[in-house]
Amino acid sequence: MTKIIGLTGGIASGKSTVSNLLRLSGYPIVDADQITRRLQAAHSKGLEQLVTVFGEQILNPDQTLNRYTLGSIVFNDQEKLNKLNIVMQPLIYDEIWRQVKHYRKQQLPYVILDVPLLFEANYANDCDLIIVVTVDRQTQLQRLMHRNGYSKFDAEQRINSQMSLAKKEKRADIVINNSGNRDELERQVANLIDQMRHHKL
Ligand SMILES: CC(C)(COP(=O)(O)OP(=O)(O)OC[C@H]1O[C@@H](n2cnc3c(N)ncnc32)[C@H](O)[C@@H]1O)[C@@H](O)C(=O)NCCC(=O)NCCS
Ligand SMILES: Nc1ncnc2c1ncn2[C@@H]1O[C@H](COP(=O)(O)OP(=O)(O)OP(=O)(O)O)[C@@H](O)[C@H]1O
Repeated sequence: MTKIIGLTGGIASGKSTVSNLLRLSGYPIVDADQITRRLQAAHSKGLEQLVTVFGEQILNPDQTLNRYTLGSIVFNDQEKLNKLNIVMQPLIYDEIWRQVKHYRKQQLPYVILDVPLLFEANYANDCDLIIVVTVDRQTQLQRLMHRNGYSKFDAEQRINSQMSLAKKEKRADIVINNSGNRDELERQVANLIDQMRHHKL
């Protein structure tokens, strides 16, 4: 039976870095951020629904989604964030489980769900094991500002709109601490992969 491993964390905590390492070792990843981007592609039904809710202000001149603008609208207004979730979550949910089904059919030992909102959007109960990638707040802030070119205000707004990492850690089976350098992260992931290879998870 295919075991479902949930991989989550906070914004810029290092989920994608961890999932890329797992992918490189051959494990199948269901990537919610990638799925979301596909569902919001230019002229898609998802994007059309978002424009109906938030207006044309969320579009770039070439009709693609302006992610920064939409983020700025929803990440300081819970009501607007709820509206975004009402449009996107059902679409994301269907595609995530379609992909899981596909991997289950192949009878692979593990499938990894890389889902930022694993707890908030109720995927946790369907996981056999949950990994949370955590990071101290200062490092998270610095990495987010650096990666996205955000001001401190933009970065804090986005971090503060999420469930706290402390709360997520409490619900984890395994915590990967990514406050250190890349080597330290890779060592923790190598240890995880070793356990998966020996079917210890
Ligand atoms: C608002 C959007 C356009 C901002 O895009 P942007 O490129 O700036 O950020 P990106 O998508 O890379 O997300 C960065 C991080 O923000 C956090 N985040 C994203 N969506 C949400 C949300 N609905 N609620 C809380 N946090 C969120 C996650 O930690 C995520 O990893 C985008 O995040 C979006 O469309 N979100 C809704 C879809 C969703 O819920 N995605 C999460 C997958 S379960
Ligand atoms: N140990 C580390 N040392 C230095 N930089 C790191 C480390 N781990 C990750 N990073 C960098 O921090 C940033 C955030 O990492 P990553 O994109 O993997 O996070 P994420 O949790 O997937 O973020 P998001 O949820 O916002 O998509 C990236 O620019 C990444 O290259």
